[in-house]
Amino acid sequence: MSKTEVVVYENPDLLAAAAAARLVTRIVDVQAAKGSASVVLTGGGTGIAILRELRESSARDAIDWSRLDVYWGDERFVPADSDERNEKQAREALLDHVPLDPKRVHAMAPSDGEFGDDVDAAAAAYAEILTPDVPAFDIMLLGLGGEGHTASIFPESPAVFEKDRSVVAVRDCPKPPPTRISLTLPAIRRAQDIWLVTGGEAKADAVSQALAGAGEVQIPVAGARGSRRTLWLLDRGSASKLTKVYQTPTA
Ligand SMILES: O=C1O[C@H](COP(=O)(O)O)[C@@H](O)[C@H](O)[C@H]1O
Repeated sequence: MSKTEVVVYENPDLLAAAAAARLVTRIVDVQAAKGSASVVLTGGGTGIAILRELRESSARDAIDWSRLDVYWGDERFVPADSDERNEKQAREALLDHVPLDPKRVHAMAPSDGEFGDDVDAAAAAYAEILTPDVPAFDIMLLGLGGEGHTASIFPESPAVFEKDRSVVAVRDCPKPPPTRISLTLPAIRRAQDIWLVTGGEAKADAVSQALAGAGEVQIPVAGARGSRRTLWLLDRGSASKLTKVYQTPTA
C-alpha cells in the first residue's frame, strides 16, 4: 500500500532547498541500490526553483549524473528556443551544468522539431520512448495549478479521461500556451515516488481538495499517486487550507 505524506515548509525558498536536498538523497540511494535512477521533471515555478537549488548545492556532486535518466511529465508545444519551454527552463536551471549522458535526457519534441507542428505525432513519439512498458520512474516531480491541473492534464479535459495511451497531445489549455504534450494519469501512476511540489496561496484550494479525496476529473492532481509513495512538499501558503495540522520542519 503506497503512503501519502505531507511536509509543510515555512516559505517557498526553504521548500525548494529542502526538495533539492531530498532529491540528492533519493537519487543517490536508488543509484546505490540499482545502479541507475530515473527522474521525471516538471515545469512551473517551484519545479524550476528546485532544479536551481540543486545546481547551487555542492551535494549535487554526490549524484552520478551519467547514470540518471531524465524525462518530463509535460511540455509546452512551442519552438525549441522559447522561454516557455519546460525543457529550456530545466536546462538553464540545472541540466546544462551537470555531466548528464545526453542519450539519457528524454525531452518532448518542440513545435519546430522533427514533427513540425504536428502535436499528435510529437506525443506519439514520446509514447514510443516509453515502450514497451512505461518505466516505473524512481522519482516524479509534479507541480499543480490553482484549478487542480497537474502535468498538462486539466480538469474535465479529454486528457483526464485517457485510459489507454501513456502520452497525449493537449489542446485549448486554459493556461497558456494552449498546446501541450502530457503524460496521462495511468502513466503518471507508474512512478514509484511522486513528489507534488507547490507554493503559494493560489494553490491552497487545489491542495486541500486533492488531499480531501476529490475526484481526478475535477481535480486531476488528486489522481497523481506513486506506487510506493506520494509526498506533498508545500509551503505555508499552499498548505493554508488544509484542515489537518501538518508539522513544519525547523530545517
Ligand atoms: O504550465 C505548467 O504549470 C504547472 C504549475 O506551474 P506553476 O508555475 O503554477 O507552479 C506545472 O506543473 C506544469 O509542468 C507546467 O507545464
